[in-house]
Parts: sequence; structure tokens; C-alpha cells
Amino acid sequence: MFIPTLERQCTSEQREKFLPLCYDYRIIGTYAQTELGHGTFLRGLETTAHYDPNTQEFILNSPTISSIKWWPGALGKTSTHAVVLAQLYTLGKCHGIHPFVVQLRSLDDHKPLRGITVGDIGPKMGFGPNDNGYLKLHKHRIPRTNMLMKYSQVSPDGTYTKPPRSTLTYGTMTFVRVLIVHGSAIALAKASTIAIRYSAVRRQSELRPGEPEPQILSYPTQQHKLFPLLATAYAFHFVQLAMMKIYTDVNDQINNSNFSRIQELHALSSGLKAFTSWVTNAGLEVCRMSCGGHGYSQASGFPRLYADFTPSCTYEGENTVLMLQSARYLVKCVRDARSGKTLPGTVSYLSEDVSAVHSGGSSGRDLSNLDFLISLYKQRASNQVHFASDKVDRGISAGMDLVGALNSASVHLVSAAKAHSHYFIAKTFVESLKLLKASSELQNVLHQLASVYVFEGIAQSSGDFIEDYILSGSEAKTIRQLAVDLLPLIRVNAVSLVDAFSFRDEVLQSVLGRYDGNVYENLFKWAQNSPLNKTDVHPSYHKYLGPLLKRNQSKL
Ligand SMILES: CCCCC/C=C\C/C=C\C/C=C\C/C=C\C/C=C\CCCCC(=O)SCCNC(=O)CCNC(=O)[C@H](O)C(C)(C)COP(=O)(O)OP(=O)(O)OC[C@H]1O[C@@H](n2cnc3c(N)ncnc32)[C@H](O)[C@@H]1OP(=O)(O)O
Ligand SMILES: Cc1cc2nc3c(=O)[nH]c(=O)nc-3n(C[C@H](O)[C@H](O)[C@H](O)COP(=O)(O)OP(=O)(O)OC[C@H]3O[C@@H](n4cnc5c(N)ncnc54)[C@H](O)[C@@H]3O)c2cc1C
Repeated sequence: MFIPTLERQCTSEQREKFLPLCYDYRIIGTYAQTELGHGTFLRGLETTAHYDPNTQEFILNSPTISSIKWWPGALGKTSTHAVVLAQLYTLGKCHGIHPFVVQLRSLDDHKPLRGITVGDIGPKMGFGPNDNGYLKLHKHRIPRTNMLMKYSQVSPDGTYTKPPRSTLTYGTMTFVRVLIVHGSAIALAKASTIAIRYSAVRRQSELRPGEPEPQILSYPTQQHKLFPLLATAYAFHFVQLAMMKIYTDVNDQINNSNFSRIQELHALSSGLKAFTSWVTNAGLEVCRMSCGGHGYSQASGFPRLYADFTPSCTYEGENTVLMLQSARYLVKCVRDARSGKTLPGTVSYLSEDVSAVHSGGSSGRDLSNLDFLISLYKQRASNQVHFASDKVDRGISAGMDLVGALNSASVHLVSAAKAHSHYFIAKTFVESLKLLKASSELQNVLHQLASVYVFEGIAQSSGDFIEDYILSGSEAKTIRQLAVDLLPLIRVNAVSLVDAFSFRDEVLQSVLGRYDGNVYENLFKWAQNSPLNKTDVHPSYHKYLGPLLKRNQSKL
């Protein structure tokens, strides 16, 4: 995040000064924004940067215990520099959060500089090798030119020039949220690879006396656990491509001072980061549990994969907060649509009349047609967004202010943002396959994946579709069965579909997911390397177990 921030927030002179040092690994930096007391509420950050016109320096301080920077990756022991987000004060006025480059450690002996107290925040659930750290600043002075001044400036006499948009400071977070969508796709693909390969190797139980034990991948319940997640990994792959394209286009516009789509990008990246990381987080556990006891071994690769992925739901914007950010924009779009404004692409459906026609019993509608089902996802999203928006309006009519009305409707707002994200993902998956140049055989296999993703997505949220009369109960049941009927067809290509992710064994880090499927021999070999097996009799025997046993044996 250090480098992307410099690339996005530096003037051209600052780029020339700082970026070569980064690219050549002459300095190593981190992004120090979160504090002990604040991670979400950025306007509440307490670190201060007071400008001293006499020396043309900023004086950085951590004025309270809660203002100590806390969590930044590699801050504790590795980074020589940091981008520090601090409240800017100049000529007696506060101008809000701004980014400053701060050197933390000497480039000669790596010792912390004067006014800098840094350290590691201690063991975490995962990311063991990463020294997430703390930073306490005490009257630490930096040159005026260390404030990143692409968008806002402080002149030598202390005069402040404000940015065209205050939220441009938040651009790096949007970029990383887009990366996390990619990270979700990768993590779920890894977990699917491990679970499906292992399920093809593992044989268990005797269905009928005398018959060989079947591969657990042959059980419909195992297929129902894993194949929708496999399809989701493919869906997220195409979504991250689409998300990155939108990000790149909007970022190019921003670089040309066109800020018209910055809100749409923020809303979409926030919703997709939250949606994909939540779904992936839950999916990793389903994949682990589908591997039985061996899934719980470190040898499976699941414990580390989960422990390292799960903070994706928290960092770079806690998921609930990001869903609320997305929903806040959607509510604004409903208002704009109702006042006749044209809405941008990813939200234009909110101005369409997608009112559901109650399907009744036998609707005769083609419930296996993906384009038709995507229209139902659209209806669901539109209904949820309009419902939440109306709830906000009712709150305001009841005398609440906008903040109060948004807060009061927040549970529904999160549901609306989830439905919006889900519609975007399902639509993007189906549309991406139409554009894919592939053999008819491959198109058929991918269509099966898209179908099971779309069917299962409805099955798992059928209440949304039934409550709004988008589907009847019997239609929802039919779609649920369509998903189950697809499973044996996907089974044929399941291993090939995970092999297609092409994770090398060294990257997958899983004995269960080995490409050669030679699991048992390698599990036994892996166990031999356990530290506890260095000696046949563990030293603790002589200190504890031995004396205990001998003492009790003498009583026999
Ligand atoms: C680097 C290249 C590597 C290559 C990788 C290749 C492939 C990737 C594959 C795998 C990668 C795996 C993982 C992904 C990569 C990296 C992950 C690893 C490590 C990550 C480390 C995590 C680091 C951090 O956590 S940094 C700290 C993150 N902190 C946050 O995100 C804070 C969250 N909080 C907020 O953002 C705030 O709540 C808020 C949204 C700012 C709202 O605050 P508030 O002041 O209350 O303001 P309000 O809600 O009123 O909003 C005001 C206004 O601003 C608009 N807004 C807010 N944010 C933005 C934004 N970002 N952009 C645009 N606009 C924004 C908001 O909509 C409001 O507008 P309006 O008033 O409604 O008009
Ligand atoms: C592994 C890891 C790496 C990190 N790396 C970095 C880094 O490199 N740099 C950096 O600056 N930070 C980093 N962070 C910090 C991270 O960005 C924050 O933890 C994150 O932004 C969440 O903020 P918080 O911890 O204050 O959670 P909080 O916001 O306190 O969240 C706690 C709960 O409060 C709820 N909540 C908060 N606000 C609202 C609201 N307005 N409405 C409804 N509910 C709300 C949340 O939904 C959540 O359930 C890292 C964190 C982790 C775990």
C-alpha cells in the first residue's frame, strides 16, 4: 500500500524523489492509517501534523494512547518509512486527514529515529511472518515536502490549498479493495483445489456390503458442498477482471480530473470486496470440513489459508461498514432516478421498472434459462434497494435526520448492498462466458458452472425471491433441484476444473491437494518432520510423565 499511495498521491517532484528508492528496495514502507482507537472512522483519527512555517516542517504527534498507530503491516520491525495519515493543522486550522511520508528507522543501523517508537503488536490469528506494528510519534519533525501534495498543498508560509475532492486521499484503499476481490478468487480457488483433489483420492464407507469404498467425491452431499464453491471461484475470477477494468477506467478519468464516477467506483469496490471476502471466508471452512480430520491438520494447508484470508473481511474496510457505504450510494441513486436523472452503468437498473409479476404456481417460465434468472437477480436487487431506500425516507418523514434514518435502516441497507453485489457478480459471470472464445465443449462445462452458481445462489437466498413474489415456492423448489441435478455432470470435470487453476504444489502448500494425489505416504512423511518426533521419548517424559507413572506404579 506504501508504493500505490506514493504513485497516486505524489507530485511529480515527489515521485522522482521517493519512487526510485522504493522500486530499488533502498527503502521499505508501510501504510500507517489505523490507530488503537480508530480503524473505520477515519475522520476520528487522532495523529496530528502541525505545520511550522518558521522551519517549514510538520511536527507529528501521537497525542493520546488511542492515537498510537496500530496494525500496519511490516511496521513493527521491517519498514524504514511509512505513509502516515494524520490530521493536518496549519495557521491554527485543522484541514482533516492527509498523507505524510515519515522515515521511521535509520538507513545505517535500522534503529528508530528520535521521536519514533515502533514495535510489533504481538502474535495474531494468522499472518505470523508479518510484523504488524505500532508507531508512537513524539514531536517528530519532517520536511514540508514530505506531505504528499498531488491533490492538496501547504505552501512555505503555511497557506493550505484544498483538494478537488477530499476523498481522493482514500484512493489507495479503493485500489486494495479491488485487489482483495482478486484475493478472494484466488483463496477460494486454492481451497476448491485442495478439497476436490482430496475428495477424488479419499475413499470412505461401504455403501453396499462387498462393494469397494467409493471416492467421497461421488457422494451427492460432498458434491453439493464443493461444486457451488468451485463455481463461485470461477465467478469471482471473472468478477475481479471486470472490477479491475472498471477501476482502471475510473482511475484514468480521475488522473484527468474527471471525478464523475468516483462514487460509483467506491460503492462497487466496497460491495464486491465485502461480498467476495465474506463468501470466500465461509467457503474456506466448508472446504476444510469436507476433508474430515485431515482437513484440520496443518498439512492440509487449510488452517494457514483460513487464518491468512479471514482478515480480508476486516482490513481495508470492515465488511459491514463497506456494505453500508455501498448502500448509501444506492439510496442516493434511487433518489436521483426518482428525480429523473440518468444513472451510471452498474446501477442503471435502479431506474428501470422491474416490478415482479407474481409467478403463481406453474408459471411456464424457463427456470433453467440463465438470462431469465439474471433478470430475477436484478428484480431482487432493485426491490431490496428500493425497500431500504423507502425505509430511509419513512425515517426522515418520521422526523429523523438523514444520518439517523440511514442508521435506523442499516440492517436493510446491508441486505440491499449484498443483493446488488450478488446481481453484479451473477450477471458478470454469465456475460463473461458469452464473450469467451472457447470450444463448444469448454463452453458447455463453463455453462454448467455458471448454471450451478446462479441456481444455488437463488436456492440459498430463496426467501428474498419468494417474499417479493419474484418466484413462487414451487419455482424456488424447482431451481433448487436444478442445482442438485447438475452436480453429477460437473463431477465428470471437477478435477480438471481445479487443475485448470494451475497452482504449483509449492504454492498450494497442501499435502491433501498434491497434484500427484499421493496423500497418505506424504502425510506420514510430513508427520515424521513434526518437532515432537525428534526423539522417540520426549524430554518432558523425564520431567513429568515418568515420575508420575513411577509414583503411581509403586502404589499398585
Ligand atoms: C500491490 C499489487 C499486488 C498485486 C496483487 C495481485 C493480485 C491480487 C491477489 C491477491 C491479493 C490478496 C489480497 C489483496 C491485497 C492486499 C491485501 C493485503 C493486505 C491488506 C492490508 C490492509 C491494510 C489496511 O487495512 S489499510 C486501512 C484500511 N482502512 C479502511 O479501509 C478504513 C475504512 N473506513 C472508511 O473508509 C470510512 O468508514 C469511510 C468510508 C471513509 C467513511 O467514513 P466517514 O468519515 O464516516 O464518511 P462518510 O461515510 O460520511 O463518507 C464521506 C464521503 O466519502 C465518500 N467516500 C468514503 N470513502 C471513499 C473512497 N474510498 N472513495 C471515494 N469516496 C469515498 C463516501 O461515499 C461519502 O460520500 P458522500 O458524502 O456520500 O458523497
Ligand atoms: C491483518 C490486518 C492487517 C492490517 N493492516 C493494516 C495496514 O497495513 N494499515 C492500516 O492502516 N490498517 C491495517 N489494519 C487495520 C484495519 O484496516 C482495521 O482493523 C479495519 O479498518 C477495521 O477497523 P477497526 O479495527 O477499527 O474495526 P471497527 O470499526 O472498530 O469494527 C468493529 C465492529 O464495529 C462495527 N462498526 C464500526 N463502524 C460502524 C458503523 N459506522 N456502522 C455499523 N457498524 C460499525 C463493525 O461493523 C465491526 O463489527 C489491518 C488489520 C488487520 C486485521
